[in-house]
Amino acid sequence: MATIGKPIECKAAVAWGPNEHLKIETIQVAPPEDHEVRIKICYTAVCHTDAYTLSGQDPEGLFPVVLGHEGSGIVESIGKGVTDVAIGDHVIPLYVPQCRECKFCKSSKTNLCQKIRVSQGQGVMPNGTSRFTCNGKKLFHFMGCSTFSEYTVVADVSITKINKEAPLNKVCLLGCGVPTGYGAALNTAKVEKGSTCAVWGLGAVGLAVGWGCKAAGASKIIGIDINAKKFEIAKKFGFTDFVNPKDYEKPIQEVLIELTDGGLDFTFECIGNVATMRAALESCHKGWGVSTIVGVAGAGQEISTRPFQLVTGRTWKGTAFGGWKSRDSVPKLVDEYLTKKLLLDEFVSHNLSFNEINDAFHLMHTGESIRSVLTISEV
Ligand SMILES: NC(=O)c1ccc[n+]([C@@H]2O[C@H](COP(=O)([O-])OP(=O)(O)OC[C@H]3O[C@@H](n4cnc5c(N)ncnc54)[C@H](O)[C@@H]3O)[C@@H](O)[C@H]2O)c1
Ligand SMILES: N[C@@H](CCC(=O)N[C@@H](CSCO)C(=O)NCC(=O)O)C(=O)O
Ligand SMILES: [Zn+2]
Ligand SMILES: [Zn+2]
Repeated sequence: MATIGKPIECKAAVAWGPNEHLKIETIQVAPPEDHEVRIKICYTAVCHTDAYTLSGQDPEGLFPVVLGHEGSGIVESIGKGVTDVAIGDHVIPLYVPQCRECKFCKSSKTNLCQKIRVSQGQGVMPNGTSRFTCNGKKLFHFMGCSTFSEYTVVADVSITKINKEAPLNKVCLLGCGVPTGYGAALNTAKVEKGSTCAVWGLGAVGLAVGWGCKAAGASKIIGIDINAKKFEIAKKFGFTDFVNPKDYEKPIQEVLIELTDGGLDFTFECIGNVATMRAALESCHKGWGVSTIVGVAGAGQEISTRPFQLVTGRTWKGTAFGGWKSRDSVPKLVDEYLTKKLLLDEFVSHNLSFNEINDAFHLMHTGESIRSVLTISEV
């Protein structure tokens, strides 16, 4: 291929500063170095975490940056030492890598590979440099993925090859929101058959939690949102009951404890709001209720509750990427989608062009979208 070993000039949506609209720019993407892979991105969705970092609330947020971490694409070229993917493979970039060598990868207790976590948080490749420039200025990478670009470069531990039969405009969602919610229920909380569950926030992440609770055989799955338009949509994902906190004067935990004879077996916070994190914990049943934090809270925010809540048997947990060991699990989730065990199409509320990327952020902020999928390059 003519581009191998050479920089590629292409379009990317650049975030020049916090709260600024993304700007479609011509950028240069350097060739992959050792243990790196250059990908032609075909589709990307927008996750709330992209908006969170763009808002300036992310303590690790750096600018100028190429955001995006829910994408799919095709390998354009590989650096020395790359063995697991080849040119032409269909792939999903992974913001939680899996090196299979570090202490975290070797433990069955976590999916949080730490091999490249420091450089990833610094917005650079593992060797400390960026592959992106725009008019001679360095751009930062984001979450090891940077999918808001026609081409990106990722570490070889941050990518997985998937079945070529899978539609890339749907399986891009397996880069973040859907596995996160589905795994929060199945891997982190380990929802039990017949249990009662409640989910705060019915965006893609919360809806995927509902699907995971249903898969685990929960008997009641309550969806909680201040946007009542989400309730009808949520029925498709297994939710059985709905509560809008705006309809009540008293604290929502009191409402839920009354509705569920003492509280829920499992609760999930999928908003990123420390007040709802507290409500979710305090809505758990005394003695055994488990609350899982999925939402990402802004810089400086802290959670609180009376320690008595934990003394009396409630457990507070958290999850990143739903606890999935990424390279092992994402190809299996693709197969679950292809065999119709896992929903993906139902999460796609809008299909937009790359030029409409700022509209995708607007649709998320106004609560009109579940996931907007942007076409970056035709397959
Ligand atoms: N832990 C992880 O690995 C992980 C992965 C993906 C996303 N996230 C985080 O999960 C959260 C959800 O992401 P998303 O993409 O689904 O977001 P989203 O914006 O699509 O959905 C959020 C939902 O929360 C609702 N909401 C907002 N404030 C509320 C309140 N006070 N009470 C009840 N409902 C409220 C909104 O109406 C909306 O339906 C974000 O914080 C995101 O950063 C975490
Ligand atoms: N950078 C932030 C934290 C952001 C955060 O918590 N990210 C989640 C994924 S959100 C995906 O949409 C995550 O995986 N965290 C684990 C990790 O980043 O290692 C901060 O500094 O507070
Ligand atoms: Zn995300
Ligand atoms: Zn590792």
